[in-house]
Amino acid sequence: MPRNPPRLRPVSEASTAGPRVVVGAAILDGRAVLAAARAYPPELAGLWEFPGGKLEPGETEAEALRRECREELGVEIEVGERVTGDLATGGGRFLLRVYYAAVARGEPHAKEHAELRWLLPGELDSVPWLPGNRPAVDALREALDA
Ligand SMILES: Nc1nc2c([nH]c(=O)n2[C@H]2C[C@H](O)[C@@H](COP(=O)(O)OP(=O)(O)OP(=O)(O)O)O2)c(=O)[nH]1
Repeated sequence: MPRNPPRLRPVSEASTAGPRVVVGAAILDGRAVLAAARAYPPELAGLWEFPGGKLEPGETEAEALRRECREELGVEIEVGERVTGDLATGGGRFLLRVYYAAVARGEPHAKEHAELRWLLPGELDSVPWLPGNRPAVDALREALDA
């Protein structure tokens, strides 16, 4: 052991951590997908997304999705396959991972969103999605139209 081991310097989170993983649930009921309008922050309010949020430390992606859907919608969900690969969003701050899901118990209510809507494949473009969601929305439409 050196007598004066180099001290580990605190480094700011921004310089070490890569983009944070955000998970989104594309909840299907038949061919309809549940879309949710954000209520906050002001710059995202009125834009539509998949229910979900940031992964917490130690949580799996499925656990995060189940927790977020409990908090945001008041439902228990089952999580399926990924809809698309990683999507960069939030100006590179986030990696969005969207999973197919289904309600296992309960009825979705907008506990934190401004509004919820079930959209059929042909209605997916009827709402303004968060810009980073575009590839996932396109992939969903293709899969549901097939
Ligand atoms: N939940 C969700 N967030 C998305 C989607 N698309 C997208 O670009 N985002 C962005 C918006 C936010 O900047 C970020 C996720 O933040 P969030 O506010 O939903 O996360 P959270 O529930 O953990 O929120 P908080 O506790 O940090 O407030 O990812 C999406 O489809 N669903």
